[in-house]
Amino acid sequence: HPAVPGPGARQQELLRKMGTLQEDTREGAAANGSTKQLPQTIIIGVRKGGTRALLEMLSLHPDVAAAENEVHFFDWEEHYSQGLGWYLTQMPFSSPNQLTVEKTPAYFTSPKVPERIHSMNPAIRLLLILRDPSERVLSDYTQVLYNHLQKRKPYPPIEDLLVRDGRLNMDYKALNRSLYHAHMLNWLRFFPLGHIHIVDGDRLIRDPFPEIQKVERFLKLSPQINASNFYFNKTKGFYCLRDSGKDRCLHESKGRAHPQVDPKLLDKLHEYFHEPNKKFFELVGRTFDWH
Ligand SMILES: Nc1ncnc2c1ncn2[C@@H]1O[C@H](COP(=O)(O)OS(=O)(=O)O)[C@@H](OP(=O)(O)O)[C@H]1O
Repeated sequence: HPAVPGPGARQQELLRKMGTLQEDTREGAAANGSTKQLPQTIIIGVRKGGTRALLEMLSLHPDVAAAENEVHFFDWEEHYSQGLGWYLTQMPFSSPNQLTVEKTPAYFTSPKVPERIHSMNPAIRLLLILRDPSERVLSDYTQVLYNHLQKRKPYPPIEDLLVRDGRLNMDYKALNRSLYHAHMLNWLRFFPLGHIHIVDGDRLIRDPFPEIQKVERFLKLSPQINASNFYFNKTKGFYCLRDSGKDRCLHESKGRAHPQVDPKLLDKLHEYFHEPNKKFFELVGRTFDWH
């Protein structure tokens, strides 16, 4: 018998604690003997940081089982109120040696989430992928613009959202989501810095392999992902994945062109993030190559 209870035992204890353990625990078991596990790591954001790319790239590892969809367990009341038993049902089937991971980019900027994840598992390892805050705003805008276009609804040009009375419009939500230091403070109240690995999203775009290697090390996974798993696709303008001979790029909604913004407004944006970025670098003891 192992001296330390394995992940299965810990999971059952947790579910019992939450009063959500199903009568029949075999419910989550597949015919091949694999089961579902609560995630041992979560990609918490940031929205438009490259969370899908990170999840897909990490899934190249044979010891990683990833939830396909964004689960929104800790940030949506209608999900959270259903308890960890429900959360477990959203996880992929996995074998005991695999790490389960889910990504929900909204977690990073939702103030209630850190405490909730902590109460599930205070030892959990978190992944946070960040990108130049100004670029993230443009990407965020582009996402919402496309959502509107799809529904044939109008959406204002980015200048109209960014500027009000000749100044940056602080009420524009996309700006707030790029204030990384403010959100990071919420997480550091519950988790030590060492349990949150920050992936450089700009580097992940330019050269994904080294960033993924760092994630492998952080998660104590054996080094199994190779440089040959990535190739640059000129048509897409991004790296794509090569897995046992099969090539695959991310969905067309990933890697969109961003709007052309007046250079003066762009300068304003860079200036706006200058101080918050400095605070963030101090908070995490590391700098990033942001404007
Ligand atoms: N390899 C590869 N292929 C395509 N896209 C890539 C890749 N690596 C990172 N990215 C960047 O990921 C950005 C989308 O981020 P997310 O997946 O976190 O967006 S979301 O919050 O889930 O909507 C997406 O943002 P946009 O460029 O604005 O589309 C990409 O820049």
